[in-house]
Amino acid sequence: SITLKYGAQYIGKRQDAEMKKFRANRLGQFIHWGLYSIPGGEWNGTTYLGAAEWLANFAKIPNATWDSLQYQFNPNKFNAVQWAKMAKASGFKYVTITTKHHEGFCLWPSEFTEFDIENTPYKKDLLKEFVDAYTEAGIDVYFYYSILDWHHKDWRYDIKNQADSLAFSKYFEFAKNQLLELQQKYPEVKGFWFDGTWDASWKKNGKYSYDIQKALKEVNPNVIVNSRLRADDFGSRHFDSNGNLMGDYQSGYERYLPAKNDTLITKIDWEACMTIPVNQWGYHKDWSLSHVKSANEILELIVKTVSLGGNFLLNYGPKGDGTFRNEELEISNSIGNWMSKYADKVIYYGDYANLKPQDWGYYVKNTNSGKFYGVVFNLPLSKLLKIELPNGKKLKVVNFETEKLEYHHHDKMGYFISLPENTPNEPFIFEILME
Ligand SMILES: Cc1ccc([C@@H]2N[C@@H](C)[C@@H](O)[C@H]2O)cc1
Repeated sequence: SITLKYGAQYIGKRQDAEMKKFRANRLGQFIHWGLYSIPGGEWNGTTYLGAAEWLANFAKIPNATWDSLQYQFNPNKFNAVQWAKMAKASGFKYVTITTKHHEGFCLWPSEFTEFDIENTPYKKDLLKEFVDAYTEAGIDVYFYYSILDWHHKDWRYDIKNQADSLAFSKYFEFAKNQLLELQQKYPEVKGFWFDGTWDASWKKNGKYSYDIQKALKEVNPNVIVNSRLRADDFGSRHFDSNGNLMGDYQSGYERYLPAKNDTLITKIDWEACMTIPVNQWGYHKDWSLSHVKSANEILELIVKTVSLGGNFLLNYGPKGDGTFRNEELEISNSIGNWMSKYADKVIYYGDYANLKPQDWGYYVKNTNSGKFYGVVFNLPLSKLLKIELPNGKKLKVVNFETEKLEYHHHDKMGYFISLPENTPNEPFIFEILME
């Protein structure tokens, strides 16, 4: 391996209580909320198809025009306790909220900028209301923070000369001050989800990303930081030039998942983040413009992620007034119903079972109970669920609800479990006992 000054700060999976809690949580709510939530993807009568939180970029809106949205931000229908109640009922164990997205607008009263909630008609510390309500509901809080900042005068996309270097060092100080301010004002925060770290300026400054992780850990030794923050001495991101994961979990899976048979990913902590439409993080007025995932599609993505030992962050884009759109309310309700029946067995403490993947669905090992489960999404017309066990393992019992399922063995092909007479018309689970 090569000597790095700004590579991985440790090797292997963390086993402290905070990281174990993050891992056991498995299911989180992502919230994208900012000035972009006001126009909702439409500007001067034109609707833009791209992601609504990027509208300023797509519509080529000058900063001065875009930033004046600050004087319209007044979410008078925002009710943090209601948001937290809905999140809890949906089965979310943690939440990650955009404290500052690429637009640079801050949802908290920051000492380091005027472009924040204090200078809006809303005035109040919105982030504190949010943190208090979710913490009260028993949901762990994480902060999304964009390094890329379209508003800040010292932001640079690349470092071409000494002037760029000086300006960007000032931007780094600003970002570091804001992050330490967030930790100090909201000490309940469990970790930080960094984004906007793909530009040359950041990749050329591995020291900056290394220092931010170090500074946050000095304040809270078990703070959890995603790999997306980090670039090493040579600009390598997520994994350093020796192939070691930087940060505390891999956060490269955005709107897509690893393959079902990817065993490499099962060896590290990782989290996928996912939109309900194809590609809208902030509120967009018109979701008819793309496919919108159904509850069952989302449940399958969640279970597939857990079956590969990962966390899943499902995104919501509240409107400028602080309310959620109907599609999100309906998804929340459907997912919450399913989670109330099955999450304790196959989501929370769920992990990779190390069993040969099958077409009917996914295996999950519950690291709390030690039990193994199958989660069925694709009912086989054969009415048989195939299970192949590693050499030396034999199938003992298959429990489905209160009954034991029949099965027969084929010495080469493994086991064939007969489906129960009346299978639920929703994704369902069965427990596998082996010897
Ligand atoms: C090309 C691209 C840039 C930024 C993003 C941001 N990452 C997501 C988590 C959202 O915040 C999106 O705006 C997505 C794609």
